[in-house]
Amino acid sequence: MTGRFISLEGGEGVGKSTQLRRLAEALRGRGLEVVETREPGGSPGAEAIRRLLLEGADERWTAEAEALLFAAARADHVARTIRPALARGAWVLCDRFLDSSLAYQGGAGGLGGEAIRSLHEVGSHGFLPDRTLLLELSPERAAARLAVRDAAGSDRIGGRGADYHAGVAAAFVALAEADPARFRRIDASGDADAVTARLLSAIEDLS
Ligand SMILES: Nc1ncnc2c1ncn2[C@@H]1O[C@H](COP(=O)(O)OP(=O)(O)OP(=O)(O)O)[C@@H](O)[C@H]1O
Ligand SMILES: Cc1cn([C@H]2C[C@H](O)[C@@H](COP(=O)(O)O)O2)c(=O)[nH]c1=O
Repeated sequence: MTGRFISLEGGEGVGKSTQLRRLAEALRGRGLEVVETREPGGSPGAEAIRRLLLEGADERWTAEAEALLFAAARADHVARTIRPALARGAWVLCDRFLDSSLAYQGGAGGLGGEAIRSLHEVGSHGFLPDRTLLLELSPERAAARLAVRDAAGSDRIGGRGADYHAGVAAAFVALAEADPARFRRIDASGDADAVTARLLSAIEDLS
């Protein structure tokens, strides 16, 4: 039996990590083996690449080098963590996946979707989630949440300007509209219980 692969996507501070933990707990309560993972990262090699990507000055990498590093990290993560877990029947919940590269590097970063999908084809043979949950929250509400969490500052990519992050949000919406079979758009406002209930209902058909 193969498991299910679910990605959580969205801009900074919309609640992905919080909801991933809650979703995992709910699914474990149903007797499923659940693997919680994230990108960039999720395998020892990909976690090392995460540090290269998220630490240092914004201009540390060219746009092209940045996209290649994300694709390399993803290739290792898919081969060493995600595929083996799915093969033994686990459900894999991933905090960000390919759609983040499409929205950040392809959309806001200007490289375009075709280039990002080509890198994903080479690195991960085009592997895609069974379901992608796009958490949507107004920039004002996300900023209010981040002001509490990131008082000490944000990472190399999170710290980019409002125009860049508006471009990311617009690209996510376009991706979801282009692939309604895989995506579900989730209202991420309100208390955490309410958001978890929306997420559970958006994966009900996968059980
Ligand atoms: N429903 C909610 N209501 C209020 N605060 C929330 C809610 N969900 C999460 N938070 C808080 O908002 C902050 C951001 O949440 P979280 O870290 O889960 O977001 P994220 O989407 O994973 O962010 P990033 O992409 O920047 O890592 C955290 O401090 C978290 O505790
Ligand atoms: C996978 C992926 C991530 N990013 C960006 C998005 C965030 O700014 C950081 C990751 O930080 P988080 O707190 O773990 O969400 O990296 C990206 O630009 N492209 C990607 O493919």
